[in-house]
Amino acid sequence: MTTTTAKTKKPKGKAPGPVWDWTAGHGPVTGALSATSGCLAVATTGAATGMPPGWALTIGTAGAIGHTITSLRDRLSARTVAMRAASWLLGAGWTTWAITTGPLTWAALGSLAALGAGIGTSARATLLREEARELEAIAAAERQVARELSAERRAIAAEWADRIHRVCGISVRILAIEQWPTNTGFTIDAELPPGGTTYERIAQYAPQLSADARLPHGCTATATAGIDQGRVLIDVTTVNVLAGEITYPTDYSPLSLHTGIPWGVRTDGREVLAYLREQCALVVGPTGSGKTNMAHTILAGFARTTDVLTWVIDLNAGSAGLPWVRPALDGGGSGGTVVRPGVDWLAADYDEAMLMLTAAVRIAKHRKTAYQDLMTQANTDLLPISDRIPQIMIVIDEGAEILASPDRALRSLAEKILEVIRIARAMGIRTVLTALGATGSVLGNLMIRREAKVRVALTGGEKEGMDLAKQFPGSRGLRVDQAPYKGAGFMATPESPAALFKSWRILPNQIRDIVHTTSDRHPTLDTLSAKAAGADYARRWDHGRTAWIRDHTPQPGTAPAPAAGLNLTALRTEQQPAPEPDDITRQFRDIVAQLDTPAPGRPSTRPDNGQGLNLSALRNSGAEGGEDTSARDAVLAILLAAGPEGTGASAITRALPPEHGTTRQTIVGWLRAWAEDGTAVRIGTGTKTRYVHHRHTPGT
Ligand SMILES: Nc1ncnc2c1ncn2[C@@H]1O[C@H](COP(=O)(O)OP(=O)(O)OP(=O)(O)O)[C@@H](O)[C@H]1O
Repeated sequence: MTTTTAKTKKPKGKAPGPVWDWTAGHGPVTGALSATSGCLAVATTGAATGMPPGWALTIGTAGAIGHTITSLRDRLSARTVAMRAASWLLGAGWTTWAITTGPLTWAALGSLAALGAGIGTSARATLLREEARELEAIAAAERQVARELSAERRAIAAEWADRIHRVCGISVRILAIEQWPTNTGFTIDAELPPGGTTYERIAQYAPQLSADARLPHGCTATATAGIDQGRVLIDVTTVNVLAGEITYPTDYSPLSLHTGIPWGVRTDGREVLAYLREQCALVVGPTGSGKTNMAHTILAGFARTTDVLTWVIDLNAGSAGLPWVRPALDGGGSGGTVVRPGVDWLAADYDEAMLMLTAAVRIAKHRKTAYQDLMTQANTDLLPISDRIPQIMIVIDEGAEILASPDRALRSLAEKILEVIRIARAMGIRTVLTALGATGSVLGNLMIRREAKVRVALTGGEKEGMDLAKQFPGSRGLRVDQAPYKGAGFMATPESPAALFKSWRILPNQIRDIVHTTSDRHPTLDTLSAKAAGADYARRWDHGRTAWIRDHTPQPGTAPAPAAGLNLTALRTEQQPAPEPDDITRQFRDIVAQLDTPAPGRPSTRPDNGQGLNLSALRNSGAEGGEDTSARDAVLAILLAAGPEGTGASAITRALPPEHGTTRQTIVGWLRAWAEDGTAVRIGTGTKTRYVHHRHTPGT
């Protein structure tokens, strides 16, 4: 029995003081105390009641035998076993003697005290020895594992030094072998022989080395530069992770353009990061290779960032961007919050794409002059990208085919794309082009070759038109048949040489989750850029320009389309009818109202003239139905009637006649628009937000 001081909070109603732990074992002191007090108690009772002295000896002998058995079972040392048995026998001997001669004499008590001290001291010594023995046993086991491991490593080192000599004719000295934590291969760190041998000499023999090592299909031995030019690192994959499906990680934590955006995994399980502050990207993949899926994982990465605005051009009916817009249309998030689309602008046809690219050129040119002071202060010639001045990433699905098109209209679009690539690097506008093939018209273009060094080739088993040497110049030993799986291929960035990689699989429900999770994280376009982009940008979600999205929304009663990645509405419960076109129009306006509203705590970056959202302009444009106009007039009337005190969205919703059927969200959108165009003044924040009609504001 030992005592411990309870450190945890005292339970109510319990007395203070030490807590007795009745289950604790004996230490040397308490063990000796327990033994001697037990002997004294038995001897005193035995002497008083005339107990036969032989009984104590019998009990002591039984105790010694029992303790010996349990100690042996616990694999304790012989010394501990002997000490415990001797304690029992000595205690029993003293008790027998004390019953015969009387326990309460100075001789008996003195000898018992001496016995207790002896037991305590030897118990402590054996305990320490037992602990040391246990530690030594653990260390010996660890040494054994290490010996086996290093024996395995030595065997690998010897085997590969021999193989490199046989296959490449180079004698290397292997310095270390690192087994990957994923157990899918290992890395060899080797010293190249003197005389100017470079790592490329080994890299060019990658297929031969893989064959000689009898690696499974899809596994490679890739040589890359080591810590200095006299060293080489050889990554040897022994398990093919490319064949299976790896789903997009469910960790949607915020990312930044500056810290890299993960696009997939290497064969050793490490994520490959794309650094796109200055680079453009090119993703090549024939049909069915997983290119659309990869485009979605790229959009997922951008959606997670706090400093990127994503613009998407997909002339194939906008399908690449639709799943990122639809969750915003399908309804609000939890608590009725407005969900912002996962992309900031979606162009599905030539005209919209032209507006987008022209706006991008205007922004790039304006940023160059408007941010001169900022760049001087920061002592940089690259615009400092942040959540206040976001980078614009223009993702152009099958953009390389636009560049190669002989069509006159597409040629003018291609010129704009090339102009953006050419002039906007420093000003924070970059592109991600996808392509069906790495054709000469794409890689033959110097601009693309120079600016788009983040490159992906999804092979999907297709060999035709896959010229890896052109797409990854300088990389040797890359063969299409190393990655004949969907979503698998090669990826290279300036930071990470071309090597096998697998893109994550992402499905519509995950896209929807990401849109919801990242809704309040997206930056807003900085005031100066928004001014330069003008009305084309501010009205990007206008009814007329987004009507095509409604066409993709199933009407009530129609069967949902097959799960082609676009039918996110089908994810809602069946009883819930699909929104009527008017509802969609309204919802979109609400989204737009929120889109250009900075997140709480972030200073406004909106243009002073409210170009980012000019819903009141719609009133005169005739773009809306009469019902909406009358509802808005009614809301305006309520606002006017509220006088200098003003009123809030909830109060207006309650006051508005129900026949208008206008939601609170719609009213919030109108109020925000009026606050921006000067019709009303916003007072307070959060739940205390009120709006006062401008006629009731001071000085009017
Ligand atoms: N990363 C991946 N992991 C596993 N399977 C994948 C992956 N990406 C795509 N696939 C599979 O490949 C199929 C085709 O993918 P996807 O539609 O993205 O190809 P694509 O190259 O865009 O083809 P298309 O141009 O014909 O649309 C998917 O339905 C899926 O089964």
